[in-house]
Amino acid sequence: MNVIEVSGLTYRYGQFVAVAGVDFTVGEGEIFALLGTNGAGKTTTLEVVEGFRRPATGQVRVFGLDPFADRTALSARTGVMSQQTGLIGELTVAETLALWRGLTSRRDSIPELLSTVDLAGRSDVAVEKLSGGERRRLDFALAIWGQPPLVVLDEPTTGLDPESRQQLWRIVERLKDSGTSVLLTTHYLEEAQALADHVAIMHGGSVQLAGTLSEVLSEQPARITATLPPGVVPPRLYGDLVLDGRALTVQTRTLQADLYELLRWADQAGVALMDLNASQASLQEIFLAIGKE
Ligand SMILES: Nc1ncnc2c1ncn2[C@@H]1O[C@H](COP(=O)(O)OP(=O)(O)OP(=O)(O)O)[C@@H](O)[C@H]1O
Repeated sequence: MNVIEVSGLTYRYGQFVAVAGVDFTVGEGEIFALLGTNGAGKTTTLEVVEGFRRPATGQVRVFGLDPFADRTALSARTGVMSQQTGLIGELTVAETLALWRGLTSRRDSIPELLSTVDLAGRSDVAVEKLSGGERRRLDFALAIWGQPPLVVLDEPTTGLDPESRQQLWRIVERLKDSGTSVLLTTHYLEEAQALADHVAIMHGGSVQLAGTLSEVLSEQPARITATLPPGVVPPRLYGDLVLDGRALTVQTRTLQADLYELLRWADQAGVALMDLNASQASLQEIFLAIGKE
């Protein structure tokens, strides 16, 4: 069953079309990453899904409900982490969570959650005295409070150090393993590549490319690189083979077959291929190609 269904979503700020006909679905227990250039319309899309904005046209359903009309009903089942923190500076971390406990129908243990987000030692510290990364982790704790079946995270790892980012990824993966669906935006493409089952890349208000991670990655050719011994010329087997001095590069959509041919030739010719590397295109290359269009 799909937890989120978005079809033909359009959103305007006055005359400006920020989201122009976006379609996507997020299944149960799936991590879906919405990626895109600055101003692509990701936050606006998330805010429509969260029920804070009413679409100009199109249909959005979350657990089969209209998020704008049924926001109260959905808030019990949806944890949200926005880009801007809505925390009260004077309250301590523990008081913030206690306040939250009174506002939501979901149940959780404050000490356990603080330990999950690595804030156990900071529970008596006022929010205004937390570092930026600690505040983000507190925001994240509120979003996952009581383990809702859907969590929506807008750039959750911006401002976190690499260790905290990886820790947050592990928590997101654990949530997924227990059946929670996660819709997130991120500017860290390696994060999407590590976490997401499905990705959609937005640009100028539209989704330019979407699919499973492997479908999206297969949009760009894979690459084989190696350094050849001096004076060795490879066979002209490949359409996209480039030899720059001793540096060999092959762009290919048939990575396995081309790699096999190259290795077979090297073996038969007794050629040692140095620095041999074969890899799929990265999300970053695909992202940059879309941004240039
Ligand atoms: N309140 C607003 N009023 C007018 N225009 C807005 C408003 N909020 C956003 N926009 C515009 O709508 C477009 C989409 O903004 P949005 O914040 O959804 O993009 P984004 O993909 O989340 O960007 P970023 O990656 O920079 O956070 C941008 O051009 C932005 O300037």
